[in-house]
Amino acid sequence: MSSDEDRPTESAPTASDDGTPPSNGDGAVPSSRGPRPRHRPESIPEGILTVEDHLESILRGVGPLAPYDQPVVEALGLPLHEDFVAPSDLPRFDNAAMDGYAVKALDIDGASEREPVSLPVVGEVHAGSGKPFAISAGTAVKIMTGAALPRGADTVVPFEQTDRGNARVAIRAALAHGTYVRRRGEDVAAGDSVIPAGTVIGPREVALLASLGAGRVTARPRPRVVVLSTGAELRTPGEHLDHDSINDGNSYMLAAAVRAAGAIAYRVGAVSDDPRTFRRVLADQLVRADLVVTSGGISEGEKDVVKETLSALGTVSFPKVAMQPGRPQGFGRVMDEQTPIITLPGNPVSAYVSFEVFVLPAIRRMMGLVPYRRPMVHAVLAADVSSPLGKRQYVRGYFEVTHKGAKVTPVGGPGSHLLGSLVESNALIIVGEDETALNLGDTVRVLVLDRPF
Ligand SMILES: Nc1nc2c(c(=O)[nH]1)N[C@H]1C(S)=C(S)[C@@H](COP(=O)(O)OP(=O)(O)OC[C@H]3O[C@@H](n4cnc5c(N)ncnc54)[C@H](O)[C@@H]3O)O[C@H]1N2
Ligand code: MOO
Repeated sequence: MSSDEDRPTESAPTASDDGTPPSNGDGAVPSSRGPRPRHRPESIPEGILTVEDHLESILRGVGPLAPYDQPVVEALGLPLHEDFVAPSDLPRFDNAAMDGYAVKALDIDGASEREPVSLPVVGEVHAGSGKPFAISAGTAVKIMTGAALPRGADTVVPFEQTDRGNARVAIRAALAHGTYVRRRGEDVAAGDSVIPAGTVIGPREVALLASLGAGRVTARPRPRVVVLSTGAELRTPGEHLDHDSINDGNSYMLAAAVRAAGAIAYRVGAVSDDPRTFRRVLADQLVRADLVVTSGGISEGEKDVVKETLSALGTVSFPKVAMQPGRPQGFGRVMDEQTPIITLPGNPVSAYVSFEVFVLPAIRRMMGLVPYRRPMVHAVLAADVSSPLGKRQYVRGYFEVTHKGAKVTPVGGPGSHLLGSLVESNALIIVGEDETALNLGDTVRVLVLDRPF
């Protein structure tokens, strides 16, 4: 890992992507060269932040968590913190690739179906049988796959090419020196740098690490993310609903999104609109939070509890961001712990899109994963789309690869309460701030959701 990664607040993570070249997909990698000058679309009114402005302030405000030594399987999905150098050879010793007989190739020179070579069998070794064996010229040892090759032997004859004898064996084929022997170090040599730092640990990496004796590895921890929803109308799914109450979908959705991002979610039940209660619940939760994510209570209403409570602290700002959905946003640090908090709008689609755009990159940065932002792809648009000037629109879409190439079809309407069509979508089509329409057949920028990156 670079030293920039280790000193998050001194580095300058930049956030340019959605509006710039889709090919790089993610510009939000800290750079020792400092932030790149950013383009601000002309159509965005004064006082409104760009998506990049807000994301950059979040990325500057959350840093990679300190790495620690953890069980290798627990590190699944996390980036390896240091290059992994093989501490030993793999295979560790010469061993048999087949069940059969260990011999010297010279001794079976000329053996054939018609004229087998007969050798005395002087012993038997199994994988892990613990018997060190050596053979002398003109003898054979029965050997099973994985067993250490007896000293002096250089070749394994599979059972199928013998009469499977016990006291003596008739060998019916001449094999070249080294046949069916897995050589010490032929796979990995001790001292080889086999997995570079930053590699995301998956089952294949776990196989190699464990096989080289690494039961634990150094990786950053999964961030613990406390998810809190606010609103007097909210009820836990399954609870009685009054005429004007609704199920709290957002805290469940956000907890699921946190988990899908590889972090640990602590979902707190919905908190009412009382500032004192909100403050108390928040304070109680900080002990287990690396990051807090809230939904609701941040727009212009008279009961916008998150904005009201946190504005008073002075360490959280509530900008309007030039995007739709997701215009009201908030970010800062709270209480003595100075825990980062990202406050999302309550409309469910707004909360979901805002998670994708702001929270996912923050979580990835905390885990040490790059790129922070989901890479964009190009696809051909299957229907016209219109969009308000001055906002980056994230249009729900269905992405597929057909025999003609990548295609994306807009799904449902733009309302940020429309969860039914959100479920029908698997992608977000990006309409730039300066664009008011995209047309059928245009090549457009798309975030394909749910894909690992
Ligand atoms: N006068 C203005 N009103 C609104 C503005 C504005 O600029 N001026 N912005 C609108 C936009 S855009 C959004 S987005 C919302 C954001 O409002 P809040 O973050 O304060 O969210 P709430 O008012 O608490 O809730 C909005 C909406 O979402 C429902 N909701 C909230 N939490 C949940 C949940 N956990 N599960 C399911 N649904 C939830 C809530 O019942 C409301 O219907 O403000 C607009 N208004
Ligand atoms: O910005 Mo709100 O998030 O459009 O519904």
